[in-house]
Amino acid sequence: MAAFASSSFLALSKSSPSSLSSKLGGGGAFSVAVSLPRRRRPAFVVLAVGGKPTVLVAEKLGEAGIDLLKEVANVDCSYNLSPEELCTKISLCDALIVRSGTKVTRDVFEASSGRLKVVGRAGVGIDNVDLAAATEHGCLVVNAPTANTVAAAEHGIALLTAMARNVAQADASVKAGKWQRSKYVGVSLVGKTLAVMGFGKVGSEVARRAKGLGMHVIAHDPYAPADRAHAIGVELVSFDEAISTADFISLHMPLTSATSKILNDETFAKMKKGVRIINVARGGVIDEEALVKALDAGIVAQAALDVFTVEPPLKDNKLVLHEQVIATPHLGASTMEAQEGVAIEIAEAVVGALKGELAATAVNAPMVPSEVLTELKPFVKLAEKLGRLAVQLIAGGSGVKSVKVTYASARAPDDLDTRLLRAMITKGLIEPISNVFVNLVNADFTAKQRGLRISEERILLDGSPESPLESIQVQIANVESRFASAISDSGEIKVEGKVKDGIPHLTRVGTFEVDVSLEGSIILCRQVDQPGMIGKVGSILGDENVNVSFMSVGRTGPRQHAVMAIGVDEPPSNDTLKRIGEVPAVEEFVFLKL
Ligand SMILES: NC(=O)c1ccc[n+]([C@@H]2O[C@H](COP(=O)([O-])OP(=O)(O)OC[C@H]3O[C@@H](n4cnc5c(N)ncnc54)[C@H](O)[C@@H]3O)[C@@H](O)[C@H]2O)c1
Ligand SMILES: O=C(O)[C@H](O)COP(=O)(O)O
Repeated sequence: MAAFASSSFLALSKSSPSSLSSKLGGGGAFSVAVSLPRRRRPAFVVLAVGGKPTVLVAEKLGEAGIDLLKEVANVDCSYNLSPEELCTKISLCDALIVRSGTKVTRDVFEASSGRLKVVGRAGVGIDNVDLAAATEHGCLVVNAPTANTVAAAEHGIALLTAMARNVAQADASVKAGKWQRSKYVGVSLVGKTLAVMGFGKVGSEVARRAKGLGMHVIAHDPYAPADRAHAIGVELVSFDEAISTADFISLHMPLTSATSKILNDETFAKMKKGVRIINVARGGVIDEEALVKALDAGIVAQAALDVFTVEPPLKDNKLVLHEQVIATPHLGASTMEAQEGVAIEIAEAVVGALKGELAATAVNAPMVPSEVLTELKPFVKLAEKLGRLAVQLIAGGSGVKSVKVTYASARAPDDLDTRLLRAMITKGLIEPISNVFVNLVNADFTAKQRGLRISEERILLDGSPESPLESIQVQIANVESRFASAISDSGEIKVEGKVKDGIPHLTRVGTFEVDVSLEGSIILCRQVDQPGMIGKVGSILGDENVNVSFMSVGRTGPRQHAVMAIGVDEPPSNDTLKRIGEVPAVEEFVFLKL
């Protein structure tokens, strides 16, 4: 009599303490088992099942972007939501689009209960989005990094020139009926040194324009290539050299833990007396109290600020009220042209993500170029299915901690990006035994959180590297199997697959070579090799009208042990599986859902 490892695999995990649901060390989250076929979710991101997805646009977005969104989604434009209102609405939304004025906090992701799949930031800075929480919830974050670059650079130059010539103060004075020509004598820009702090998209455009004004431009950016700076006649220098030699300092770095309050008491003390500061980056890169002190002490002669630590700033904000400060309400990206461009850029990114495409502007997921994706597509399927098979082969015992994936390929290692494949194996390993939705965004995080270590190895094959991969092998160490024949000579559960004519196939189980296409579900059956076995099992399945899609037998030798792999289109009933187990030559079998 065969060891009966039935189709109740998924249901089993619901009640048994030694069940698979407790195997990945994830505790509570894993205890929710699924006994019915799960709704298959796309590998990358999203489309709402059964109808259009809903996109919440929480801040003003250009019409062109709204029109693009409306082609594929229900669009809810609700501005000025309180944090509570946002949390209430979000549970009904598949995507959210914001600018810098909305804080997308962990509470928002939690309130979405897994429905929110894309956050689109209509602009560059993503410091208002809790990226860690987004990643943990498998939510893709995309931004629109290019469309407002010129607008921000032009605003930086506008502030620079307006500050140097007291335009704002003089305007207010004239409007107040005064005519104070000697009070508003300015400073010239030509020949002065401008330090651009952050030589990225905006910083380099500011530098280019400042050169046109006759300024000597230096820049500090630890990550910018020197040749890009040289190409526009800018010298990259150290932080201290930049701030101590500049007449004007213009800030263009992102707000991160490393740049937070990067201008502070200590750094102001190193500056040239009478320096002028421009900030169109983020308020948080300046310690605002320290700037007030530096202005009062005359170290900083003037400041021009578009951004503030708290926006809008409080009415009694000393910087805003300071006579030597000019301020704008975060207008850097606010030109008609930039807003139109940003709206289109973010709408396209969100629509693409909702269709399950990998976004070129993803902030919290690895970029996989579309040509690589097309090539890897069948292997992505194979990877997920091998993960699903491998985890279903585990019997009770200690938790899964260690999975080894081996890729055999004629491609040089640098030419084979396995992040996507690893993510899909992780998805296959975790989803069948939990209620966690795993995608490219959260796969590594989810594996880590569950103490699941996935190591990767490559075997370099001779021959033509036309196909990216020859085979993928998944091995799970230190576990027992409910199908003993799945254990390799070295003691791990081992499954291996290939892609044949674009279709994933299972080609090895343990030490047995098989060949069954990975579609529908699979019965693995070990028996004593003898005539008539295929017919017997086939006719039991036929009795229940279960269609066999594929069948193959691998054996140790004639009349010895054989493993039969049977692909079935419909899941057989428990009775049918029981009848297969009762065939005298059958030693063990499992039914595996793909
Ligand atoms: N005021 C606005 O409306 C407005 C509009 C657009 C952009 N921004 C802000 O401007 C900033 C720059 O935007 P971008 O599009 O040029 O981004 P970017 O990513 O192209 O450039 C940022 C640059 O900062 C550099 N950097 C990172 N850490 C640094 C550090 N410690 N010191 C110096 N440089 C560092 C990076 O290497 C990068 O080159 C961002 O903060 C963005 O949010 C504001
Ligand atoms: O980071 C950005 O893109 C700018 O700060 C613009 O922000 P906004 O979209 O709120 O104008």
